[in-house]
Amino acid sequence: MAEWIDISQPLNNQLAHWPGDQSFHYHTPLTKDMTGSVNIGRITTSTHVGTHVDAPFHFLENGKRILDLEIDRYIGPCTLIDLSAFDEINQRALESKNIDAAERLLIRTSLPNRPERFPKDVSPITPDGAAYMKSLGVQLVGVDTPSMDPITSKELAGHHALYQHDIYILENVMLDHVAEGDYELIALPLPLEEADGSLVRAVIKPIKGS
Ligand SMILES: N[C@@H](CC(=O)c1ccccc1NC=O)C(=O)O
Ligand SMILES: [Zn+2]
Ligand SMILES: [Zn+2]
Repeated sequence: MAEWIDISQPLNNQLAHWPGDQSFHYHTPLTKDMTGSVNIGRITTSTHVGTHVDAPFHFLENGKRILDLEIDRYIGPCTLIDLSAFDEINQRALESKNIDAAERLLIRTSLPNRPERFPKDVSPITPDGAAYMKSLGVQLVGVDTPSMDPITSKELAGHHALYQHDIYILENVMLDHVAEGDYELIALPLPLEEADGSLVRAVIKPIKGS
């Protein structure tokens, strides 16, 4: 029987974070010695560390928050493709894979899985790439980088184009040891009512026959 494969970045105190942003930090301020019964951990974190989803409020003042988003988008069939030969996720790169249709798309880029390293460059999603995804029926896209746009971008053309085509955003998945093909995906955000993003646990399972 197929096993679920974890494609999440482990959350530890070495995890990379956006320059200037809050890092992920876990510690145990209350120990069993202190309480007499239990250890109690505490986490401090940005919403954009590790494997996470973006809500529209991340880049739009009146955009939806995490708890407003459709939960169904984060569970279901997905297609994993390797676009590591391209430096942009554009229509031409996507067309090279001859996909007929996909509800969810996971994209491996040329960036190696190094959760403790914040990259200088990523392969951005272009507006024509987002439009082409829409024509394939894509409702969620996941990438193995911390952003859909160049790291220094303020316009966030990729994020906005995905939003205009109603495609949900998943970032920092780890895809180095998984093959191209069809999978089932689960990547549920936490029920953060006001948040612009959420850490997720992302797992995939091969679909039989693919
Ligand atoms: N848009 C990025 C995150 C991002 O831009 C960011 C995250 C934390 C701190 C600063 C950020 N961007 C610009 O200053 C993302 O794709 O999630
Ligand atoms: Zn993000
Ligand atoms: Zn983002």
